[in-house]
Amino acid sequence: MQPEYLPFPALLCSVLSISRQHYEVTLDPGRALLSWRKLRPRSVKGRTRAGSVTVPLTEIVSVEEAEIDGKYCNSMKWQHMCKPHAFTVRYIKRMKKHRWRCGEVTFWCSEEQMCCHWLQALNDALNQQTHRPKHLLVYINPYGGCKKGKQIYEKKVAPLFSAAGIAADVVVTEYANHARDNLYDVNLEKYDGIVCVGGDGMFSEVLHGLIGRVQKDSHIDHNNPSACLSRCSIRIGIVPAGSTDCVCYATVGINDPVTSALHIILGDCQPLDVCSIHHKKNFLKYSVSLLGYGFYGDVLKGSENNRWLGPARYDFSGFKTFLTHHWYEGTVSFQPAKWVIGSPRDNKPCTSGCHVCRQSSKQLQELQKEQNCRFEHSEEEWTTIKGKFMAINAVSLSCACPRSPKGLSPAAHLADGSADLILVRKCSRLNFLRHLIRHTSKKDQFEFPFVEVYRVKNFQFTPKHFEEYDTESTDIGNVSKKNFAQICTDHPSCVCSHVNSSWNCDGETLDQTAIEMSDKKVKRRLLLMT
Ligand SMILES: Nc1ncnc2c1ncn2[C@@H]1O[C@H](COP(=O)(O)OP(=O)(O)OP(=O)(O)O)[C@@H](O)[C@H]1O
Ligand SMILES: CCCCCCCCCCCCC/C=C/[C@@H](O)[C@H](CO)NC(=O)CCCCC
Ligand SMILES: [Ca+2]
Repeated sequence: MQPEYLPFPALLCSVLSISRQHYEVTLDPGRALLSWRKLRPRSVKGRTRAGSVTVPLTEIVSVEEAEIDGKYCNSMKWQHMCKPHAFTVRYIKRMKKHRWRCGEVTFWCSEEQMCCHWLQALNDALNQQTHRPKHLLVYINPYGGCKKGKQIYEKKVAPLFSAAGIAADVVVTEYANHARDNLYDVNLEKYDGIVCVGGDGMFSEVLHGLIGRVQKDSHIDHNNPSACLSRCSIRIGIVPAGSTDCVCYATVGINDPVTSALHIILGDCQPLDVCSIHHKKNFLKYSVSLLGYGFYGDVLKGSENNRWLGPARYDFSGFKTFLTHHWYEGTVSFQPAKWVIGSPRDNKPCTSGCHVCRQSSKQLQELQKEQNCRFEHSEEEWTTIKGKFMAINAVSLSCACPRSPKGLSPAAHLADGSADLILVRKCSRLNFLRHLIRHTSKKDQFEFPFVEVYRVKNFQFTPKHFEEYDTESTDIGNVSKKNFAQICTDHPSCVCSHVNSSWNCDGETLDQTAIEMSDKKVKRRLLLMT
């Protein structure tokens, strides 16, 4: 029976078989849908229409001619035909809690010509998905998380990439910063995207390599805090294989390698805020998730020498840090992000295609055009807060992760050009514990008198000790800042409880404590938040 079709883009409708059952299969290019529904035998009257499956063409992973094995042919009584014809479609199956799986269905055709027609029509539809990557550069960190990066990639991701016709050049890193350094030499034009198989630290490495390379190529000095960084067009994909994986979790909604691989195959994309951190005009680091001083800085510091514990190192260190209950004195000053239309407590989490991000970015661009790059050091009001803090956290995204499904700042936006600054002032152990536990429940973790949160464009922090002994302003010469911190610790007579914490920047410790952070650019990435 000839397929019934109308002038191209043809609506294609045929009766095909799926494991011995007849189905009416329809390809509707106009609505960009592929659907199939079981045909009930005539005799069964009045039954409700059998379940039918509908897949958007944008969610078809691959289409290929099906291999036909001998035994199947015999069992299918195809003898009266020269050769059966079938094609297999792989597509996205959405499961619970943002998890995706790759569904697969094989359609059997009665004639070869019909099979070729379907293959042609479906491949034409796939070829129109022009934003899908074809050639990827993959960095695998065999060392992060549970040290299963390689197995995760080989068993769960590579088969999907090859099914989708994606060529991947794989680099298994041999030392820390191998991926970052490699990105300065590699020929980026060859690739549609870079994939990092690892945790947040691995993503941070690739991010630094890519941004550093692009600024070097465009002769921009990232030491200049107000430099407008040039945009990176290439996208970064994450296959989660780390301990926190908060960048992946906060964008995709889950830290599952197959889900992330499928998002990468579809070419989904999510812009992302990146903050730069400087110390007196010297560039230190970029940050996309958490820049934390105090509690999270100490948790990270305490976890570094327990890497053999894998992800549990953070829980062990978190418990120890909680018991020590240190607080730190210093001065925080910041400029509010005036262009944003959201606020950290509006309970409007960032979602795919987020309206708040889009609107805020538009208003940010208008503001920047108005003030044409004076924007960076516009002297509009700085708010200054001196005090004793348990934690100072600046987050560019929610920092949702398996430990805290809603994150440090649940309503932080991925691409609104701002960061949420959370100040947790000195409080009792019990109150601090209540605040922490709120991160794992639905209750509002900001609902405490000792917690303040602001949506900022930038901020600065100076620990108490550096205010008094700042080498520039005193005649003590070149004694390094660290020594004064040391002097303080060595002399028990000193009143401050503990000198300084360290900054946790996306899971790596910064060696400076007095810093300036500013929200820089919106970067493109290969992953979509669901
Ligand atoms: N081959 C390697 N050997 C040693 N260290 C490496 C290697 N490759 C990468 N690294 C470093 O390991 C650090 C940790 O990796 P990663 O962040 O992926 O895992 P993690 O810290 O367990 O996860 P998370 O950051 O999500 O908590 C990164 O800072 C990275 O620079
Ligand atoms: C008694 C119950 C208390 C429950 C407390 C739950 C609070 C969890 C908040 C989790 C915040 C994660 C912020 C993510 C930061 C990442 O860039 C960084 C690198 O991956 N991870 C850590 O620093 C690891 C940080 C780990 C902190 C525990
Ligand atoms: Ca942000």
